[in-house]
Amino acid sequence: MGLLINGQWHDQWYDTKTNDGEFIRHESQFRHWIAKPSSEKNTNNSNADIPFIAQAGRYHLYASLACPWAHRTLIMRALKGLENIISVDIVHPLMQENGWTFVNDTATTTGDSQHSSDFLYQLYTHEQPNYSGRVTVPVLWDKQQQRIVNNESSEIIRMLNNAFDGLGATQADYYPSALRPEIDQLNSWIYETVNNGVYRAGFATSQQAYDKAATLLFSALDDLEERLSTQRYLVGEQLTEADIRLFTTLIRFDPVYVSHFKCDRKRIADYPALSGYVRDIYQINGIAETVCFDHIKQHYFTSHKMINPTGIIPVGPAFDLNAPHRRDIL
Ligand SMILES: N[C@@H](CCC(=O)N[C@@H](CS)C(=O)NCC(=O)O)C(=O)O
Repeated sequence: MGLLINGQWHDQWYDTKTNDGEFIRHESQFRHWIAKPSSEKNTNNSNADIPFIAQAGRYHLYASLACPWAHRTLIMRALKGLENIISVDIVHPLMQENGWTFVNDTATTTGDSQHSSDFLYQLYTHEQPNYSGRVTVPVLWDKQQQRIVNNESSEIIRMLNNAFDGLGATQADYYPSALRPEIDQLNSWIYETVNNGVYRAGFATSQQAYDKAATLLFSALDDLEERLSTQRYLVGEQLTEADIRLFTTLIRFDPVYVSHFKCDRKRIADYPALSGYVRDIYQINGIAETVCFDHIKQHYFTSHKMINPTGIIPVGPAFDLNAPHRRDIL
């Protein structure tokens, strides 16, 4: 675990001392946007002027099967049928002194097919030789210009949702205009309390910081349980990006966050609506293939030596994500 400072790699754990033991997530720094190709010919709006234009085969996703943020992008890629349009590499689940690596020693890792790099941070220094900051997945890479487009999952999924629609993507909209205000509101609340909330609990280094995060987290889960008891998805009957973003945290909750991040007031298994909701989404075509508990458990329990110095991976829990969810009656 580390970061780049002026382009140099430093093996360094998160600094929580300056924030009374609170973990504060850094903003992602590469925020370019892929535009849909313009269909208008002979106008000033020529595609040639647009730095990142949607094209089949031009973009590449660097992801981790362990990471909930990267997992969002893999789900969106699958739901939108972009497998032949956007290529993917999967980093090794162990993230230790060199950060994410391209060690390729199992059937579920790929190495770096684009540059044969050893470490993810090499892509960051390729883009910006004096980069300072965390080196995170996911990363959306432009193979044509050999540069990073974006390393913020919430924005990558928005691009995947519609930029490639004229290029063979599946016609489905997970961020429909009419639902945007509600989706945005849910996203920011769920990000604060749940998506980032589990990390704020798990990486806290003071009791006070942990208590604050855990209280907010379980209060949000209680509210979500109530909401999802009467409706199938977060904004009603239609799966949206808000569900994808919540799902990737919930599916990691019982196997990892309960013990590793001390989020143990309740398990998702103790919430009937939330556990049915997780099974419902897991059973959507294409999603189960994006879930890899082997990477998830290996990554958390062996990468965070501060939290789990022995690196021992717990055996459980046993659960059946293919059991009936019965949420279609809602
Ligand atoms: N806001 C980013 C967060 C990405 C992120 O923090 N990814 C984690 C993996 S779960 C990471 O790569 N962490 C490495 C680090 O913080 O050094 C996003 O949503 O894409």
